[in-house]
Amino acid sequence: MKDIKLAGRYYWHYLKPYGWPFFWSAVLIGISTACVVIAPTYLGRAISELTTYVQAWTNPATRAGASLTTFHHTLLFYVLFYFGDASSLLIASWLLAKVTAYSTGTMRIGLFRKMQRMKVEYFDQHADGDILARYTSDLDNIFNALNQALIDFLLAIAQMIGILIMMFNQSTTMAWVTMSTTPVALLIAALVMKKAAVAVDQQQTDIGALNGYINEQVTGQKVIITNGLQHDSVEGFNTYNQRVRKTATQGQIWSGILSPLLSGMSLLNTAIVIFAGSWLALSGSLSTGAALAWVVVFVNYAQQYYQPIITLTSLYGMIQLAITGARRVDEVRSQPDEVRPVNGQPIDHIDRALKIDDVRFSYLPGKEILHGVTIDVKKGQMVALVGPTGSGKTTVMNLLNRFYDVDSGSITIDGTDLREFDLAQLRHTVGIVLQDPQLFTGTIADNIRFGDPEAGMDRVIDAAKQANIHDFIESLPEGYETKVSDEQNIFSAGQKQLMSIARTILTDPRLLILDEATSNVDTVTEAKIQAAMDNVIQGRTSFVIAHRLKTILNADRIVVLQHGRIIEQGSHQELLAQHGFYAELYRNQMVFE
Ligand SMILES: Nc1ncnc2c1ncn2[C@@H]1O[C@H](COP(=O)(O)OP(=O)(O)OP(=O)(O)O)[C@@H](O)[C@H]1O
Repeated sequence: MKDIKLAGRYYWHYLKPYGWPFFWSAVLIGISTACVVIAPTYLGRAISELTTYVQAWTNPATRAGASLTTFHHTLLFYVLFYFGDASSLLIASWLLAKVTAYSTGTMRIGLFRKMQRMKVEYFDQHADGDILARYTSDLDNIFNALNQALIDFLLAIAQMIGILIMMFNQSTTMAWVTMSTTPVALLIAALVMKKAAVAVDQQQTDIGALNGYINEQVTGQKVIITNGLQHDSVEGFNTYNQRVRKTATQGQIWSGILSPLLSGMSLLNTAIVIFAGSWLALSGSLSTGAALAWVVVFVNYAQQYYQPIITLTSLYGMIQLAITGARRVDEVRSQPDEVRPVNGQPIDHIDRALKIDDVRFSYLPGKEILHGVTIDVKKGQMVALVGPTGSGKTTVMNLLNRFYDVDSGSITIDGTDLREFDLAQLRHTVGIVLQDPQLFTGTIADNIRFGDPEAGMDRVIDAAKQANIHDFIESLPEGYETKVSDEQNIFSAGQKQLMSIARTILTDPRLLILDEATSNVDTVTEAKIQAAMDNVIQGRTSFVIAHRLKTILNADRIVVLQHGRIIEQGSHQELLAQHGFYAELYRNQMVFE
């Protein structure tokens, strides 16, 4: 029920701008329904007229006066009503198709825009495949339901109202007889639909999990091949796939079983109407023609009466998917946006210092990761963060860029809390070279000027030169215009890393964060990256996370983190002299290098 309410609010939000097309569709659906429910009365009249004609014609005394004109007119009206039904339905369908196309278009762009405003936390806590499914299969389910089910749904409701009016108008007794099997039908529908709802919901969750698995396996394909785990990968896929197959089958069985069950109920209902109608008509004072017409009309109504119920229940699977889809999409839509200060203070440089003061932070409530970290960095200094895996190095970086905000303590630049700065300007002031560089579809030049699309070629080339990647780019047949795309993975990890350094250099950030930028590359590339990093660090305040200590020997300060606490800090020489954790780590690394 909560889901239905939520879906109602969701669809209302997106469909309410289309009030007029809806109004006209409703009018046309009303006309179409009126035509459908009135038409049987004309069929009844035609039969009555025909019977009167046959009776008059078979009697020699009245044969001369027998005429088929009224019968023909009645039949003509009957046909016109069905024409009215078809044409108004056609225009309503066209209007609703437009509403569907526009409203789902708005949903897609709304969801995409939302992604750009959301906290990084959401992406950290959800599998990529699951997020992707909300943009693909969930939105597709919503589109399909709006496209196919909306008109049928509205039509079924209108038909039901129309038929009830017509039946009660014709004969209250026969109307009740026609409706007599309804409670049983509704009970069957409710039981089956409850089962189907559970199965459909489970099916969506299982599809999300399958997508997550596929995404993980595609991204990690090389690791799988290297470890010879292809067989296990397929086994794992099979498990997820089997689950989807099982729940999809259950969902389809439960959703599909309803229509035949209700069709059976409809036949039973028709038989009851014929029996009761004939008995009532023949035991009354009606003429044979009128009695026959009455039965024919109600047999027609009995079939029409069940049609909306069958339609609504056959749409149930689709509607259920759309309700689940709306819930899942709305979950993303209602995520809190990043907190941006109103009238944030401008920032484009660092005058004096950056101070991390007694910072405590937890990703999840009750599980503190940083326990009172304090680091003071003067303008232009380079600070290196080292420490065992999971000690909190990346977490410190996440706070500097406001991917997350501190629980307590503060991070300030020249005495102003990061949370008070204009967020866009802050992000522009802080440049990050991530561990796993990401290139986007476009040319190499586009990728380098990613942070400043207006930058001219001279700035692009200058940044590439500083990043030691210019010569490589020039050696490519298409140089800076070489296409980069997901399908065309033609660059090495080191080349990607250098391009991403060039991208950072181009935006000229005042505070630089380099996250393990030298992992996974050969020694020649490592030297190039090191030189590029030295270039980019020049004149900038910088934080460097490096597992290879020889890349940070020149750091002004090395901060050693362990379990979210600073255990040592100082220059390389000072730390060696302390003979502590760092000195041990350094000695161990020197043995291997
Ligand atoms: N998004 C997250 N949600 C919950 N916990 C997280 C999240 N990211 C990191 N952690 C936890 O925070 C702790 C510190 O992680 P962090 O990535 O900062 O370590 P690190 O020192 O950078 O490690 P590494 O050298 O392996 O990159 C770890 O225990 C990790 O499990």
